Amino acid sequence: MKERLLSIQNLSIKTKDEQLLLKDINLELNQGEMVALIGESGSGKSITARTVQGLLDSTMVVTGHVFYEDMNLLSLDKRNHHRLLGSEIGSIFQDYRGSFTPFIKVGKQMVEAIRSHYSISKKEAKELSLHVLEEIQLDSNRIFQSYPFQLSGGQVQRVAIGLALALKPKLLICDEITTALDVMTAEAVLDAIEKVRKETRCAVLFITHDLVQAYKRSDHIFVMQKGRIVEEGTPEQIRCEHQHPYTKELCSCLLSLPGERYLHTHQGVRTV
Ligand SMILES: Nc1ncnc2c1ncn2[C@@H]1O[C@H](COP(=O)(O)OP(=O)(O)OP(=O)(O)O)[C@@H](O)[C@H]1O
Repeated sequence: MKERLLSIQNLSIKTKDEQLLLKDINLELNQGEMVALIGESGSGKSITARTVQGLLDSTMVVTGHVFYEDMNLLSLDKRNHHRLLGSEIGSIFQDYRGSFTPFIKVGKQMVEAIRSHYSISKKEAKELSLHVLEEIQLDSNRIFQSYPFQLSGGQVQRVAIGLALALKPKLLICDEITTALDVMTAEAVLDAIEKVRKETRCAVLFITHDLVQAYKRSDHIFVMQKGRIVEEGTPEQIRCEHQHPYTKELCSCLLSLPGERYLHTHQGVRTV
């Protein structure tokens, strides 16, 4: 039976001067599922994620419900909400700057972060850190011993991803995590997330501009435009049976996958 982990119901958000940012968002995510949120820039993907993370600007007017397990996150105070971050709700952002203190070695910071969530020894935390660094194809020993300023931007981002995975969250929010990575590295990172998802049955909310990745990797896709969800469905439904003009436009940019031919017909789009 599917176990619901996250349920966003009729979520609407306005700024204090009444600008509508989100309107009636409904989205569900079960344990072990990967759900993609795609849509144009400014459509409200990150705001939706930030609501779940408790990172919204406090002046925003929020209505609706956001249940994580049986907790309504919108009625939690900030302190209790932030306590969920890390080992319950993990986050990987596109902007990884500020994830690490520049003049403390990466390994020390990883070990401390892991031990702030789990009561394990330093040796165990180090082994876990090296393991996740290897999973995302970093030279684990070297990276562990390095200071963040000695690493490239992409390496620091991957360490941040490794750390989020090491905390084994039940829900992992990935916001545009591959934008700054080269194609091979992006694939390796997404493979590592996939592996953790299979091992731990964590749910993943995968925010991306990359329709191909959403199509390949997710169980369900939500399409956002101008603060609303305009369409949702399985990757196949979104690709081949879409109804909304915006989804149609998005899909028209989708190149055929290897071994497929991509046809526009009077009934919509078909792969052959
Ligand atoms: N702190 C804020 N105060 C007011 N408006 C905001 C704030 N943060 C975001 N917005 C607005 O909310 C809307 C949705 O922004 P959001 O960051 O969720 O978009 P997005 O879909 O994630 O875009 P992108 O793909 O470019 O990251 C935008 O119009 C944005 O300008």
